[in-house]
Amino acid sequence: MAAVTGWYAGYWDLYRGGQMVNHLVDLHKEYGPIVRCEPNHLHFSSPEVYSTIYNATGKLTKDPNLYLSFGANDSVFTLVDPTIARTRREVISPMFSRRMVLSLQPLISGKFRKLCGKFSSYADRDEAADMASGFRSASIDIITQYCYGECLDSLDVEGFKHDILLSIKATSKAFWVVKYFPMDWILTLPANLTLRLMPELKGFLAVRDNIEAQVKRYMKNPSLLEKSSHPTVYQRFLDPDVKGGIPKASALADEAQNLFFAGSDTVGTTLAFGTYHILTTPGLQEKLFAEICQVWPVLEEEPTYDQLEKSAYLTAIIKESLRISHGVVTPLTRVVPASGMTIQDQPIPDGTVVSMDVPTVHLNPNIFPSPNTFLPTRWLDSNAKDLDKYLVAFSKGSRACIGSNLAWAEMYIGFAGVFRRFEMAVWETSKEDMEWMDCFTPITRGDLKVKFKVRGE
Ligand code: HEM
Repeated sequence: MAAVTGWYAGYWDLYRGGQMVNHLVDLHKEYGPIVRCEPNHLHFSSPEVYSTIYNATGKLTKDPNLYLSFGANDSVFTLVDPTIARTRREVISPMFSRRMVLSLQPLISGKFRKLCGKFSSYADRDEAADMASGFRSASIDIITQYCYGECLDSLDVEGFKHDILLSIKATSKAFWVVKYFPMDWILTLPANLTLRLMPELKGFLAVRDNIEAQVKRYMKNPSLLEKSSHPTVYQRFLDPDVKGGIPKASALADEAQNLFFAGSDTVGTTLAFGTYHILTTPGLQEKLFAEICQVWPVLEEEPTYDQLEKSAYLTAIIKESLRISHGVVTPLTRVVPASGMTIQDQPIPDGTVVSMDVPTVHLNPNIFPSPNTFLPTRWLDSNAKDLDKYLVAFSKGSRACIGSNLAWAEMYIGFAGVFRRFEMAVWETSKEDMEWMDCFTPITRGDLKVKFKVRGE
């Protein structure tokens, strides 16, 4: 059936709520390591294939059917043409180098300290906080301050419920709708009709309006950008000597929109899944606290990011959190080039769409035994080095995540800050609440609620 019509996958995604990626597991069990999941789309399940599809040669291009559905086609993330994408990527990638991220430590630590201050007040009131929204607020405040020089200050909003964060969540939940009815097409409808058909897009339209107004302001008056203490994304793109020429206003808005989404949800989700597993696996919280105290013995003397990186156990916790939360769960579709290619000894004709999804690799029991168990020590075993190539949360190759250095820094500083300061317990959150749906990133069915007790020295 899947070979005949794309609506087979549509049924699992639209009607069953982002479940095609999970259904693929059953299809592979029945039909083997190569499955035709849509008429022109082959999905692979052998982890060795991952680096054939996602690699530095950039021969396979991003699939327009997926990437043009986000309604922001002119950005590093969505550009399908590899040459144009590379030029655009080169403009902003220096902003996300390790050196740049090291210099960002005060900004990152400051936002996570502020988040911990908010958690302290929850502790005082003996109330549970929505932990994932708290982490997302810290991440979006970091990305907006750093990339645009204008912090969203979402940490100041009661309950971590900033309108824009709520919009991002609502829009993500509409992901499978925009996958089948691309956003560009939806946006050609009159706004009131769009909102009547899909009220969850209200927030998205508000985010977009907000960003377009910001871009207009900066393009009209670039001197406004000089206020920032570091070069922002806009400064890099509006530099008269920028490679590839200054992008159009709509392209700047597309870049901003995608960085908003890419830079907040992903980090917040990984920290939240990790926290849930640490708190629900006996002994892990105390072990992590003891390990963090080794590099951070005196509470008032926060360690630097590179000191935190020396904690092998904290590193293992982060890797395991990335493994169990996957980063992005949708199969990232790529198009086979004109020359065709061979994958798993099978000749694949040009124009065929091919993909793998991250959970297929991260939950492979031959690579990660007991794959559904949160087991940070697997990253400390003698063969752990061999596992690194199977940690693909940031994808691989020329279109891998541009923000991974920033994400690692946020995860070290975020986990260390929270687990050093608080003893925590999951509150009224079931295993079912933590089940995820494919919304490009994994969005849980319920919220992760946590209660806090402030630790003494
Ligand atoms: C734990 C955190 C993160 C995870 C797991 C993650 C994961 C990923 C993955 C899997 C991709 C490839 C997507 C694809 O091929 O379609 C990607 C691309 C991208 N990410 Fe991230 N990401 C994270 C954080 C960030 C941050 C903080 C930023 C902000 C700067 C960012 C910006 C981007 C951009 C711009 C791309 C597009 C790159 C391209 O297509 O050339 N990500 N990310």
